[in-house]
Amino acid sequence: MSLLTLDNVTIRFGGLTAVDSVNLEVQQGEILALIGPNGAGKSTVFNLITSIYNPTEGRISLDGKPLVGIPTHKIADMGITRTFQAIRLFTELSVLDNVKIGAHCRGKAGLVHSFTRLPSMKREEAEIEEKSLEALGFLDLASKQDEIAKNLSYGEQRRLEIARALVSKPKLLLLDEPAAGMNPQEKVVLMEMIRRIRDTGITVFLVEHDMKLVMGISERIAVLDYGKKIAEGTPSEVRSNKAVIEAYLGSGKFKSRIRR
Ligand SMILES: Nc1ncnc2c1ncn2[C@@H]1O[C@H](COP(=O)(O)OP(=O)(O)OP(=O)(O)O)[C@@H](O)[C@H]1O
Repeated sequence: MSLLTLDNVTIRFGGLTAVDSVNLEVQQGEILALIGPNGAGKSTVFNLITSIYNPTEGRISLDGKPLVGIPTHKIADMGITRTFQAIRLFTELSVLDNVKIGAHCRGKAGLVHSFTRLPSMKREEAEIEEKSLEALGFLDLASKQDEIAKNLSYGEQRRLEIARALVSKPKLLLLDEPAAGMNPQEKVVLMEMIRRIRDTGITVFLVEHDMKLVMGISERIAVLDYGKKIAEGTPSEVRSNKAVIEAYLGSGKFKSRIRR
């Protein structure tokens, strides 16, 4: 069953068509990767799904409900959360507070009201703390809850961002280059985490340049080039797709990366 549907989605920035008539379905419960050369339009697709941009043309829907026009801050309420290419943490706050902030942004009480001491706010605060600890546990960060975020290793900081995105139990998790800057050991841990997340029923849609990771965890892969979808299929189908190999580099570099 299709959870997220992009129907003929296009966005133009002046004379540049960054995403060009893209049709894509993300199936419930799968791990789907979106790959493509630098500037192909991958992050723009995520920005369209999360209403940071409105498409010039086309429709996007989640569970059949239109997303276009929904304000960005309401997208999480619809069941979509994301991480960003560059880590966005409150580096001076504790690990736990970083996750709680993610939950507060969605809670009825809101961040400001949470500082008041009404009983209903206290109850919500306690619930948020519980959910935040659960999300940290899931990402193997429970023992780090009181650490200051900036003291975590790079891989742990990336996992903390995922914990923050998970705290509201989304239907769809968007991961934008989750392995960027990670060492090989951290990538192995990350792959395991992504599988674990999917196994809870959360659909995972990721943009990633690390081909070993993409080929290792994705059930399906879609490929963008100059904003157009040029291929879609299983890792082995994409790996041997001529258009993909040609589009990616025009040099041997991608060939060797994609065929590993
Ligand atoms: N707000 C914007 N205004 C103008 N051009 C933009 C805007 N956002 C993205 N672009 C352009 O759209 C194209 C696609 O960018 P995008 O960041 O989506 O690519 P990408 O595939 O994610 O690249 P990378 O792998 O390098 O992160 C690029 O040419 C980029 O410069």
